[in-house]
Parts: sequence; structure tokens; C-alpha cells
Amino acid sequence: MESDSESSDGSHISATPPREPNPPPPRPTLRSSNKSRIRVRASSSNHSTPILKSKKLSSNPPSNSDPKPTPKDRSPIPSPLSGLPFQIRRPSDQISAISTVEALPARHLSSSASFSKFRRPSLNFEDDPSPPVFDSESQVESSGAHRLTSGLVSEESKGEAVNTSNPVKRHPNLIGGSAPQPPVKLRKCGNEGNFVRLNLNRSKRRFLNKGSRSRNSHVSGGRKYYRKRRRKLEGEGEPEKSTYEEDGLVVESVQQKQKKESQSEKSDSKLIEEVVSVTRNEPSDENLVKLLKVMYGYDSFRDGQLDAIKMVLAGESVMLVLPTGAGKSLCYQLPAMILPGITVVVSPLIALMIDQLKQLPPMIQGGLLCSSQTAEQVSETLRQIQERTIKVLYVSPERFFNAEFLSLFSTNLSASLVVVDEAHCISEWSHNFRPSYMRLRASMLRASLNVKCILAMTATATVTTLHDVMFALAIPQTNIIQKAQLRDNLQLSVSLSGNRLKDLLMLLNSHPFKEVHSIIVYCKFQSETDQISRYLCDNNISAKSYHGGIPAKDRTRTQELFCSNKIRVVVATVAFGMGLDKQDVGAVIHYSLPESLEEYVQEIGRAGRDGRLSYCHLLFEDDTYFKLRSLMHSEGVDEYAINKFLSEVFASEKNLHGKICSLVKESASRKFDMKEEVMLTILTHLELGEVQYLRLLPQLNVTCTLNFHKTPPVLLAEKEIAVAAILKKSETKQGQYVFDIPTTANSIGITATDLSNQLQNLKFKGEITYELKDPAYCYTIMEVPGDFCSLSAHLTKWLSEVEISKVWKLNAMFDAVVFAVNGCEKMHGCYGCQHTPCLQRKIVAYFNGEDNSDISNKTGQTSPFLRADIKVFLQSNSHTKFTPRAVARIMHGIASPAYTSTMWSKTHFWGRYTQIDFQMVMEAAKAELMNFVGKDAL
Ligand SMILES: Nc1ncnc2c1ncn2[C@@H]1O[C@H](COP(=O)(O)OP(=O)(O)OP(=O)(O)O)[C@@H](O)[C@H]1O
Repeated sequence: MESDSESSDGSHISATPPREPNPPPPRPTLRSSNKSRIRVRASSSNHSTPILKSKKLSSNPPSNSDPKPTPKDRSPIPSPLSGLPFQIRRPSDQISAISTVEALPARHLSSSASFSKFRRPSLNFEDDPSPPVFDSESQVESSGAHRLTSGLVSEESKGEAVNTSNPVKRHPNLIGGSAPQPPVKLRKCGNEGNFVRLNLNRSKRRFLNKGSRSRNSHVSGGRKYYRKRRRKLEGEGEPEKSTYEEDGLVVESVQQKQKKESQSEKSDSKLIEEVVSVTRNEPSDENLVKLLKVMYGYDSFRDGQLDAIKMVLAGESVMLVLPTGAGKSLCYQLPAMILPGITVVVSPLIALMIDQLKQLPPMIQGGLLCSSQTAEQVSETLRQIQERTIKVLYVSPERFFNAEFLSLFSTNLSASLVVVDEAHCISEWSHNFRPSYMRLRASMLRASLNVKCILAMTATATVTTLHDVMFALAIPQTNIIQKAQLRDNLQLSVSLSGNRLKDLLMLLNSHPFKEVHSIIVYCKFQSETDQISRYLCDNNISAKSYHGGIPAKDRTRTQELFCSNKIRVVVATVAFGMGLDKQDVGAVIHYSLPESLEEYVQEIGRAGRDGRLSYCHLLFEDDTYFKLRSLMHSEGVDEYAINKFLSEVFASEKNLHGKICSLVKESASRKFDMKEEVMLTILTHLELGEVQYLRLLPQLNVTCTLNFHKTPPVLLAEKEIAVAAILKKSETKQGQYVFDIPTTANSIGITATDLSNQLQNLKFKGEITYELKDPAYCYTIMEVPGDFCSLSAHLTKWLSEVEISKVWKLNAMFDAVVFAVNGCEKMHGCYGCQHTPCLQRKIVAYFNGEDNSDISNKTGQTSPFLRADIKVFLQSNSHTKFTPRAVARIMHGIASPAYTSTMWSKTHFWGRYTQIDFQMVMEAAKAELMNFVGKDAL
């Protein structure tokens, strides 16, 4: 199972101050020359990636003829706050600032048809190159799949089970404000609808309470449309009433309204059915627009939507790249109404699936299958799929391990469309690679679901990533619809900050942020979010923190408060925002440097979904860069560790045809000093690489501790073969029977799932109780590799290329920001802290794979004290066995499964060399280890 690994990596950063007498080497300056640097090129450049030639891949650089701001716009305004890293503009200056934004180069920007530009006032800051400060030791959250964090629960996450019978209480990310709107009952199947099925509707009071509706301005368009219609029926001018009022007259009027409403719904339903049927016969532009109007109330499609829908309806697979909030979901929702079979949407996170299910228009029957549902909920959904009542089904990639699910499609049921949401997760060159997405191959999807058409969707993908995704899903190169990955209503600014906390407060109290009522502040480290939100509250700004370490219940509450505009600021890690369709977020502030331009674009994309001008400011200091730079190495592995891992995976006693093998995650992770996600990546590669060495099975808790209650065990064993096997294979500890599920299942030739089902039956009969622990990867061996050495060398090379690619992405982010604060000549529309044009250009070039050659390593190459420090460290820890990588990680302040931060962050050397290139520290560690233990020991 893939765990929700938020903060589980235990990665901590040390901000160990330099030793006084011998300070560390000077930090490379932001403008330092490249002379002494290793040039790190993305491995992706070696990756044989033909540039996509499709015309639709926009690559036009912005024109140099963008109107320049007047000198007045660019001249700093005298201000009492002149010592600050930015200055506040006079209102008169804002007008010219607005016109600058209006004049942004539009050619390479999205021109989303329906983004009306209600302009918020503009801003201008002047930066101040004051030196950065150190932060306290904190826990980082990353969007990278390997450190996939999130309050968002991954499909196989176990910690925060979603009980979909009552998810409002248990799920971390239900948006109270938007979710609980009861659906308009348009469905023919008589089912209660997407919300009711998930029990998200809470009370009917909200349904008629206009007060609560008005607070939900972020609710997506389709639902707003239905609410508008209801409001019309209720009469706009009527005073607010609640159905809970005892007044008989009120009840009567409510009943009348409901009657009118249900009549209107019936006619809506009929109208939609008619339009659907006409469009099915003739999917012309005109009919599709009509359907859009009756289903969602929108007058026109946004850029890219109609093309995508038409291709899908024609049965052609499509790669769709639209910016965040541009309306990608509609591109499968609308075809789902027209296509005869089910639409299966593969999504990486449970929270995302729930959000998308909630946002389905009420006339589309939706369903979801996830690991944390009860058996009854799963069967009920499977029954509905079989009865063809579900039109759109959300599943995780792990669902394709599930035999029961796949068997549905092996009979006469077939999917009309498979949608791969967040499709960049397929590619290891993306910022958010997920091993479980690797198995999403066109061949597998076609074989499992009888599907012809695949729609891959993403908001953030480079050319290399797109190529990978399209290759995996067999999407023809010409079938790409790509609009700019940035919306043009986002105003981008950057300032160099010497005191980010103070600068943030100043920013929030300055024009135009002070007029914005809904703001997200993104941080990298969990502890930062708590500290900042406390500081803001102390300074009269209503704020709450949000990160993976906060209990799910509190996270949900924070999201609800934010969505209903009861708090102004959420200070969050990357855990916040995915799937959040709050329309009126007016600003996103980056307190920390994002890990990649993809992450930056994704996060600023939370702002301005209503199409209004919105502000995205980044407070920059280079300390975070060095911390993140170190963390990029937390998943690296050595060749000999992979070799040892392979020996364990293919251990001779496991090599029995058809037998279930297992690898307990936690102990294996410690033993090989490899993160769980890295182990899964290797296992998936062994399954899906050129040779299929193994077949992955659903992950299980493999250790069972069992108690017998009714029938004596020996008597029960006479009737139940499983019990006989358990008695043979178990150890008894204090009257309890402890056994390994796969070993026991193997001994009687059944699957682990069958054994689990038999245990479940015995439990229902009251015969036994049991507990399961030790989550493990399960697999069967198909072929034992002939040459472990060359296979480990191949895997090591591949994993190190992925590591280099991550570092390169961070460097690209750093370079773009440093260019804005230091290199930008403030022409072509840039002025003060405003860098929309130059950042847009950098982003477009990055995504199009242009002009990335000067992205270079920023770390220093060596330090005169490094070898000496490593020597002292090894001498003072002579009782511990180290590898060069382990020593380098400690010097960089990175925890790993075998060298945890709890153990090692106390050492004086923890994180001392974050500014020295990781490889160089490894080299130095290797040399010292050789001196220390002798060559043979390495
Ligand atoms: N043609 C349209 N006209 C007006 N609004 C639209 C149109 N299409 C979609 N929308 C609205 O845009 C909002 C964003 O849509 P959606 O959530 O599908 O975006 P997205 O591209 O999936 O974003 P993300 O990548 O952040 O998930 C929704 O509220 C949706 O109702």
C-alpha cells in the first residue's frame, strides 16, 4: 500500500550555526559566477525525448514589444516604510500598474473564455537585498510523490480511513462550505445523488437557507447555476427563513417552494435528457454548447474544452494540458453524459476523488472506490456499476490490483472512457511522480476495462513529462491540446526578504493584500505554519495553520472556515489546496521557495479561479533553497543497497512458482536504508520493465495475532483447513497465535485475500478475533534475474537520474526567482517587485523545454574543514557502521530510515554542510571511511 507519507520521512533540517572560530565557507551569492560549479543537467535531457511537434504545443516566447510602464510606474515612491523590502504604492500609481498587467503578452497565455476580469487593485513593491536569516529546525512537507505528504490522503493511506458512510466527521478534507449542498434530484435512477451517497448533505436546512448559500461563493459553477435557479423560485427579495422555524406559514411556504422546485427539476431533467439524446446523435458544436448551457448554465466553452470533448466523443485518446482552474473536469463530465458506458477517472488522492465527486453536476451519478471504504460500501458501489447506474467512477491506480473490480469488466461491461487525472504522476521526470501511476499503461487499461479512449489531464507538465505520459498511454503525438499553463489573471511578484515574518505581516497589511479577504500562505515546513499563523493572529489577522501533522478533524475545520470566509488566511504546507475549488482566493503568498516551477504554478493556480486579478507574491531568501537542495538527496540509493534489496526480493525460499512473497515495509526500509516509496518504485520497475520479473499483488498487513473463542482450536481445525494451517504455521505467545498470512496461505495453496476472507467469516461466527499488523508489499515471482549486478547497476543509474532531475527542477525554480530579484532589468512590463512578464517567460520556456541550459548547481564544491569534520565525526561514533551516503546525509541534515533524525540530529555536525555539494560530501566521506576502517571494509 502506498502510504500517505506526509512527514513520515522524518526529514528534519538543521540550522546548526557555524562554529565561531572556523566559519563555514561563504554561501554562494545569488549572482555568483558559474566558474566553480558543477553544471547539473537534468537527466531528462539525456532521456530520449523528441520534442513534440504538434502545433498545439504553444512555445511562442513573449514579445519584446510589450508596452513599457511609464517611468512614474517604476520609480520608487517615497514611503515611511522605505526600509522594508517592498513599498506601498499610491493609488494613482496603481492605475498604471493595472494597465501594465492588462498589457501582458497574451499570445502565450491562456485566454479562458469565461474568465471575466474583474480587476482587483494592483500592487508594487520595491525589494531590499538584505541578507536572509536562518529558520529554526522544521519539518518539511513536499509535493514530490516520494515524499508525498499532504493532508490529502493517498488511496492506500491507512492512518486516516475514510468511512464514506460518514465522511463528514472523518475525512480530513471535506469542504464544509461547499460540500453539503443537497443535489437537485434530476437523476432517473432514483438514487439520492452524489452528496447523499457520501452522506455529505448534513441537513436540509442549508438547502433553503439563503444565508448559508451566500457564504459559499467559491462553489463551482454548475452547482451555483442550480442554486441560482432555486433562488429564483424562492424569490430573491424574500427574507431569510429556516425550515426549522415553528411558524406554520413558513413551513407552508417552504412546501410550496419545494413543490415548485421539484416541478422545475423534473422539467430540467427532461430538457437535459432531450439535449443529451440530440447531442448523442449529432455531437455538433451547437448541440454541445446547448448541453453545456442546460447542464451547467455556462454560455460558452473555455479555451480547449470543446476540442477535447469532441475528440473524446470521437473515441480519440487525448492529452489535455490546461491551467489550474481552467475547467478540465468538464471535459470528461460532459462526455460522460453522452457516452454509453461508464467513465472511470483515475485519481491519485482520496481527498481529490471526494472533492471531484462532490463537484459533479447533480444529474451525473457518481461513485468512488477507495481502500478505506467498508466492505458493504464497496459491494454497494460494485453493484451500482454492474447495474450501470454509475456514470462516473473515481478510483485510485491501486484499484487495478483488485480482482473483484477487474472481474466486473471482464464480462460484458466496458468503460467508454478512462480519465487519468494528474497524469504527470506517470512520469518519473515530473515533479510529482507516483510509483503506483507507473502501472497506468494503455495496454493495461485497455485489457482491464475494455476501453478505447483515454483522456490524460494535467495542469503542469514539461515537454519531457508530456512525452512520457503520451507514450505510456499510447496517445498519438498529434492528439495534444495544450494551453498556457498559467492563467493571465495572476499578478506575480517577488521580493528578497531579510525578515520574512515581518515582511509577511507588512505585506498582508499593505495595499492590495489588505483588501483581499481570502489568502493562502504556502510554507515548506510544518513548524513554520504554526509559528506564522500564531504570529498573524497576535497581529489581528485571522489565520489558521494547515499541515499533515494536524489531526484530520482540525484540518477539515480549517478548510471549512476558510471556504466560508470565516478566516482570512490559511498558512499551509503543500498539503492544502489540491482539489480545492474555492473561486475567490484573492492571493497566494509563498513564504518558502517551491521545489519546482511546476509546484509554483500549481500553488499560484489556487488564486483567482473566479477570473479576477489576483496576487501571487514570493518572499525569497536563499536559506530555504539550501535546505530543500539537501532534501532532494533523501531518496538516493547506492548500488550495493539495491543489490542487497534484490537478493531479499528474490531470496531462494521465495522462488516457488505462484507463491505469495511479502516484504514488510518498515523493517525492509530500515534494513536497506531506503524509503518505502523508493522500494515500491523498484518493485514496480521489476514488474513493468523490459522483463517482468514479478507481479505485484495488493498490499497487506501480513502479521496476524489471533485468539480462539468458541470451539477449541484443534476441533475447529478438523472442520476448517485454514485453521489447521494456522495451527501449523503459528507461534503461540501468551495464548495468542501469531502467524504470517502469505506463508500460511501458501501452505494450503490459496491466495492471501482468500485467507483473509476466511478469517473474516470465522470472526463473524464469533469463533475468533484477530489483529493484523505489518503492512507489506506482496508479489509473486515470475522470473529470477540472471545477473543481479547489472540489474542493480541499471536501477541505480535510473534512480540517480531521477534524483538529479529533482535537483535540476529546484535549481530552475531558484534561477527564475533570482533572475527576478537580481537579473531582471525591469523592462517589458516588470517594475518594482512586479515580475509577471519575466516570470511568465521563464515558466513558459521551462515548460516548453527551451533555454534551460544555464540552470546550474548553486552549491559550493568543498570546504577546508569538511574532511576534518568527517574524521572527528567518525571517531566519535566509532561504534556505528556508516556508508558514505549516510555520513553525507548527516552532514546535510537529512534523516533516513536507518539514520533517523531522532538519533542523529543531536550531533554537532548535523546539517553543517548543506551548502556543499552532496556528491562532494559523499566523496569526502568515502575517503575518510577508507582511512578509518580500511579499504576492504567499504
Ligand atoms: N466553460 C466554463 N465556463 C465557466 N466556468 C467554467 C467552465 N468550465 C468550467 N468552469 C468552472 O471552472 C471551475 C474550475 O473547474 P475545474 O475544477 O474543472 O478546473 P480544473 O482545470 O480541474 O482545475 P484543477 O487543475 O485545479 O483541478 C469550476 O468551478 C467549473 O465549474
